[in-house]
Amino acid sequence: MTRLILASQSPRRKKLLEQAGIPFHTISSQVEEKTDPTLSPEELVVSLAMQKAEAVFKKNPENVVLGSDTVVSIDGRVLGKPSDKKEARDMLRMLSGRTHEVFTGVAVLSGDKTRTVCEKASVQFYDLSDEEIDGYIKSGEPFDKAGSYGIQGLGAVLVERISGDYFAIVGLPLAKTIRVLREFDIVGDWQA
Ligand SMILES: Cc1cn([C@H]2C[C@H](O)[C@@H](COP(=O)(O)OP(=O)(O)OP(=O)(O)O)O2)c(=O)[nH]c1=O
Repeated sequence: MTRLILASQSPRRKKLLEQAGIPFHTISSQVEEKTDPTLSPEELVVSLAMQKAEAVFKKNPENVVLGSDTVVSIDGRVLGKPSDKKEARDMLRMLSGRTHEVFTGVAVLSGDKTRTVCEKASVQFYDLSDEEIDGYIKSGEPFDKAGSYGIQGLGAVLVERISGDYFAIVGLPLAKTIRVLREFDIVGDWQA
């Protein structure tokens, strides 16, 4: 078994860490995500990332554990994953023709150290017609994603431009995460 555990069930996060050549294995945190409405989006994603990392670390105290969380923010509202079609439609209507922020928090824990980081990106959406929104929802893509879209999939056609770290939108700010992991002596195959 490798020393680093990714506390996530997200196939995207797994793929991104693999892309960076980091050896790790995955254990899903299964935490019930506790959200506190008084927190800013930055504080919220860091707190949820910590909850996920801590849940897995408790059972694996010899390991280094990485947890992460992503939310979308617009007009002072935080959007997580939609619970049904209606919620997905409401979210996509809200994002249509406007710029929103995506925040991803990362928490890394070991026996003697804790580090947290947050990365933000801005995403400008094209104007979306109701037909386009309904067609996109039919693809099934929105349901396991914050803000009801996936920029790395079919959702790419909704996006006019982005500013910031693309990988923070997909769920793991890769370069920043790698720099944190180096503090825990976790390096990629290519660096070893
Ligand atoms: C905005 C956006 C979000 N997302 C995803 C990233 C996250 O996986 C998801 C937000 O849900 P999260 O609760 O951050 O993560 P998760 O439930 O998928 O996985 P885990 O908690 O086990 O780590 O939305 C995309 O894949 N593409 C996008 O463009």
